[in-house]
Amino acid sequence: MQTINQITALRAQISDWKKQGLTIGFVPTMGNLHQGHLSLVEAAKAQADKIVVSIFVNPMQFGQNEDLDAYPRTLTDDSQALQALDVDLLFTPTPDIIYPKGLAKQTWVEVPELSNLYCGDSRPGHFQGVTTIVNKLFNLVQPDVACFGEKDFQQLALIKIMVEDLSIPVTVIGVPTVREKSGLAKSSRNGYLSAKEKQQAAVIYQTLTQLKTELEQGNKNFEQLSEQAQQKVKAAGLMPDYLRVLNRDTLQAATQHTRAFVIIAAAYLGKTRLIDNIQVELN
Ligand SMILES: Nc1ncnc2c1ncn2[C@@H]1O[C@H](COP(=O)(O)OP(=O)(O)OP(=O)(O)O)[C@@H](O)[C@H]1O
Ligand SMILES: CC(C)(CO)[C@@H](O)C(=O)[O-]
Ligand code: BAL
Repeated sequence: MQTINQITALRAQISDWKKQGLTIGFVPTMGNLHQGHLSLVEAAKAQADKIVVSIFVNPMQFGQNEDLDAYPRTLTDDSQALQALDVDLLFTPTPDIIYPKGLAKQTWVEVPELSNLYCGDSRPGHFQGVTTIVNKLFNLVQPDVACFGEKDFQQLALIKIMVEDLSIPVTVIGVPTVREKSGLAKSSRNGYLSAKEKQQAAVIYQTLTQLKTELEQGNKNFEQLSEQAQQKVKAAGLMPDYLRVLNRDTLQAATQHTRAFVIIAAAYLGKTRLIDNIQVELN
């Protein structure tokens, strides 16, 4: 596996592969890799000849009071895990390589409406940071296929819209969420939690699972279901941020006619913000 942190060297390798007619699969990450990330790499390997993974803790997608400095950076372990999976290229740029003029002078990409809902409402500017960096990384890596986790369901939806609207020649693949035995979605931010808190945090997925059963049984009182679910999350000692029953394909509020749902949730456990979601399809 080559590790590259300069744009010129990255472009040279990509161009070489393109000349040979090889396809490129890409997995963008912020590092501190866990089984969820590795499942994205496996999905990419099934689709492309050469695999590129990026590790970049993107300052543009963090709010001023968020955990940019505390975010776990574990490059040595990450590199070993990727090597074991036969990844071809690890791209590890620094912020000054990506944003040489600083963030203030950066051009940005935005998917307007959906960027400011749900997670975007709680984290102003976050999704502008995500779509901008993903666009830039796509321009650098020029992947045929790129894999993203369904855990970040709104992010995945935004990237699909951006790719379609801007005619970016990449196929975006969503990969199912990898979970702990308790049901807790694997996430780098779980590292901020004690063992006891991880057990507590499993309430998010338990609640989503119960809500899924209610929808499958025909309960369409979405507001009430959402309120009850947030009370359960609260009773377990978390502070719910939002819990919404949405149309899976539009990410707008579900209606009485919706057949395919996604229930998305975010909650704080202490200072740690956790997100999860579950899909429900009615026959
Ligand atoms: N449990 C998971 N299962 C599948 N994919 C995941 C999982 N967790 C993260 N991913 C995906 O990995 C990619 C990189 O995500 P990122 O590096 O932010 O990891 P993370 O664990 O989600 O971190 P964070 O704690 O910041 O949310 C994203 O496409 C994300 O959706
Ligand atoms: C897609 C991403 C790597 C962009 O920084 C990030 O938002 C993430 O890790 O999900
Ligand atoms: N996995 C989403 C990246 C973030 O929370 O900034």
